[in-house]
Amino acid sequence: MALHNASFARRLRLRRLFRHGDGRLFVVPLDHSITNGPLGCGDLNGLVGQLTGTGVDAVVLHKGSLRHIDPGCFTGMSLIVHLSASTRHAADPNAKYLVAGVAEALRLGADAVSVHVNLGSGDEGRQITDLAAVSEECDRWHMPLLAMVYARGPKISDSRAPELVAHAASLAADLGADIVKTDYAGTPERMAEVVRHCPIPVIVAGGPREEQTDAVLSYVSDALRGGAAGVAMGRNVFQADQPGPMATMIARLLHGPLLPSGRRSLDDRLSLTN
Ligand SMILES: O=C(CO)COP(=O)(O)O
Ligand SMILES: N[C@@H](CC=O)C(=O)O
Repeated sequence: MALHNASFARRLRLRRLFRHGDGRLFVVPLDHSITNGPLGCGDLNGLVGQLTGTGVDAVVLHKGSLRHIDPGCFTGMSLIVHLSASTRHAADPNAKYLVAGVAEALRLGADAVSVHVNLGSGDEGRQITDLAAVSEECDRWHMPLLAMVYARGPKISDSRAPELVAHAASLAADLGADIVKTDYAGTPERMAEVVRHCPIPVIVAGGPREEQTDAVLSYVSDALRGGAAGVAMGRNVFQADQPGPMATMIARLLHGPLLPSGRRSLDDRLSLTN
């Protein structure tokens, strides 16, 4: 991943995110608690604690959640503070707005921030403007930016259509995001088309919970075969019967098996050059 002109601090934070050195990123987003309500997994600190040591690279959380989590969970994982919100009860649930800022996230110990944009939504203009403004703040504070961009709105019939996924990815890159999270384009071939045209790493969202573990793992494998740099698996991790083992299995697909030495078998994967 070429990091033209990125400061030392931004490159350092990005290296922490891509800590396995294989150019891959496994994120567990837990920002659903504003969108949909309680995660349903009881103690949040216990959930995040289950993810440590599994190979998860970063967790996405809202600012207030951090008051209830042991900072020690983030010595081996990165913290991404989510700046956007909306709830499913809103007149327009796709109307995302900012509820936190970059300087605030920095004070909270964030290694990166994330902003959510729904392309095609009724007020996409404000969301795109918000992303651009946060991107400028990230430049000012040397903070990596994960843009969560999905095609969601009254005229969007298939959010996974490759041309829409590609559009979401290019919008994120054009506004200065370091990483984009978007929908999986449906097949590895279609995903490869999206990745081919995007200059920044593309990670895909996990989607609703799959009952069968094999279905989750084949989804991740397909996304990786399509060239995705990684995944942001929320519900399929925190709604799993055992979130820790589920995360471990997913991490194994991304980063390879954990060797007795504590390192991973980096086979033919690209190492992060910057
Ligand atoms: O990144 C995501 C939410 O911010 C995706 O979450 P899911 O994996 O639950 O779709
Ligand atoms: N950022 C996601 C999280 C929940 O699914 C969204 O709001 O859609």
